[in-house]
Amino acid sequence: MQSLQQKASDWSGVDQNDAFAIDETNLFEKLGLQAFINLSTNFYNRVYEDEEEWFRSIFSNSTKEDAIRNQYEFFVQRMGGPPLFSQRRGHPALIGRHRPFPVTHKAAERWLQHMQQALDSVTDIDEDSKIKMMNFFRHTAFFLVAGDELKNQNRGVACKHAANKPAAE
Ligand code: HEM
Repeated sequence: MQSLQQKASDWSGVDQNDAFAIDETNLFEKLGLQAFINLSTNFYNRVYEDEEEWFRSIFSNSTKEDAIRNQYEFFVQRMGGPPLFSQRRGHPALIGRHRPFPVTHKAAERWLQHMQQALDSVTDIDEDSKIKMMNFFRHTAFFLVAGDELKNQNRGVACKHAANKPAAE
């Protein structure tokens, strides 16, 4: 069976080595905290103003301010900075944290479209870092899609107590 990482590479078109090229340089030291805050603010401004209601509504249980902070603290931590995310929220466990949300192929593409536009419009991230970040985001987005499909498969497996129950519902 294909691993989640393999599925992520296949579906995203991003090789694992390219996805983790973010670890070759310390992007936090290179870019500084404000660049991450600007990126996440720009990204979530787009998400919360998305004309596509189906996508916007995925985020409706969080305030924009919380979502921005959660995201940039994770990015800072993952890209060489202090462990801001784990200090406040615990282990990232991204698949588990996305469990309540429909992380479909379509949702991943929309998420990535907003992130690409956010990266295109921030001025304090150099081109090389943008490419590295986008490869990591793309691979991770489809890693989450693979995790989401696993969740849906598990839901389909009836537990033994359901065996004698009528199918109609
Ligand atoms: C693939 C499409 C994606 C969808 C639909 C999605 C959806 C969401 C939603 C609805 C939240 C809750 C907002 C909040 O309260 O923080 C969230 C949180 C988060 N997402 Fe995603 N996400 C996606 C991709 C990603 C990717 C690619 C990453 C990392 C590269 C990521 C990292 C995070 C993090 C760190 C949080 C905060 C979790 C927490 O603090 O509990 N997400 N996401």
